Amino acid sequence: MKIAILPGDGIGPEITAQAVKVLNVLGESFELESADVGGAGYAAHGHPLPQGTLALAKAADAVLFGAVGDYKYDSLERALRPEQAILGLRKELGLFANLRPAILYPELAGASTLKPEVVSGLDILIIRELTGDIYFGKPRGVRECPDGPFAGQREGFDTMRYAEGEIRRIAHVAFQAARKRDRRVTSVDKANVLETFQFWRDIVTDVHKEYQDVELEHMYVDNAAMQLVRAPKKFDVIVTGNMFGDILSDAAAMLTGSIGMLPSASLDANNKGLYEPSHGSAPDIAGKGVANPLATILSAAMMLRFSLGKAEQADRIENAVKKVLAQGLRTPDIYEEGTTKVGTEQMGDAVLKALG
Ligand SMILES: NC(=O)C1=CN([C@@H]2O[C@H](COP(=O)(O)OP(=O)(O)OC[C@H]3O[C@@H](n4cnc5c(N)ncnc54)[C@H](O)[C@@H]3O)[C@@H](O)[C@H]2O)C=CC1
Ligand SMILES: CC(C)CC(=O)C(=O)O
Ligand SMILES: [Mg+2]
Repeated sequence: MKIAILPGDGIGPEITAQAVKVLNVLGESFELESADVGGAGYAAHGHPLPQGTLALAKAADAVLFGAVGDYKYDSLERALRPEQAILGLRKELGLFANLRPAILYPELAGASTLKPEVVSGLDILIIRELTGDIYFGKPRGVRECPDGPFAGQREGFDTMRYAEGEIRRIAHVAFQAARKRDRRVTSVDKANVLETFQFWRDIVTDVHKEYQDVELEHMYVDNAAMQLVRAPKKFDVIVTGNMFGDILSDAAAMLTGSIGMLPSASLDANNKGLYEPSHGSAPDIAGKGVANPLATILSAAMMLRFSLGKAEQADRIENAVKKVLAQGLRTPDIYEEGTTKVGTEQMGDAVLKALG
């Protein structure tokens, strides 16, 4: 089985290296092949998603992705900016379903910024639609404002849109995921203001007719943001659009102690997938050896489970992560007094040792 390794920028190479170490000692005959992506792709090949990288990702059985983005590329034209690499991969590979499980490991209850009683036992699944919405809608750009008090000035604009089929397929993913959990889905939208999301609500309600054993509630996104910090354990599965899911999953990350703990799977219709931490390239800590590699290591576990049919190996990795947390090892983002502060590599090594 072939795994494409795309480390990317900033902390991407540091954290991906730890996950690769883990994959290499599982005793499986995986073929790992790396390629440049993001700013690294632009620097080496003049494009954030070089042809060779895209071809490798398409040919592989699964992709393990680090992160892309570097402020030094922020003034490039948009098509050449590092972030286009991950957006392009999602679109080109048809990865419409982004699963972001937010689980609080008991040892990290004190690392969360929320009170332990609010977050302990947290286990929610955010399902974010990943290839539609305002992130991909056209037209977009900067033009002359046609009317109103600012007519004649420049205006920026994007297009929010969802096709019926796009909503239906992500709703099916959510209801089916809920059947393996607590059978509750919260569909998050902004139907009170946006046509796109009234349509979203109508279609999700219609798909729900096929899943009468699953409870469905609808919630506006502003309320959902509030409920996520007020009473996060009330959620089971949250399904939402691309932009709302992007924002809400970063908020949910803090319930787990750190965004460095939040893995993700981005799946196509056949469970082929790209696996990446939910965070970005963290330029503020890149190269310092302090980034938390656990979200990436846990993403590799999701890859083994969802795309490579190796659920036992996924369990092994997840148990090893639990063990190192129980041993008191913490990267700075999850550090509390009384625990042992370690760097990125030490954390990777500890997981390796704990694999059993
Ligand atoms: N999928 C991707 O490749 C993504 C890329 N980005 C890009 O990443 C760059 C930085 O974006 P930001 O908004 O700063 O978001 P970010 O997620 O990279 O960082 C936000 C904060 O979280 C911290 N952080 C992130 N990951 C961490 C880890 N593993 N361990 C410890 N601390 C961690 C960072 O140090 C920073 O303080 C930008 O260029 C952005 O476009 C952002 C999100 C996702
Ligand atoms: C470059 C962004 C679209 C990536 C992001 O923020 C995410 O996927 O969470
Ligand atoms: Mg994000």
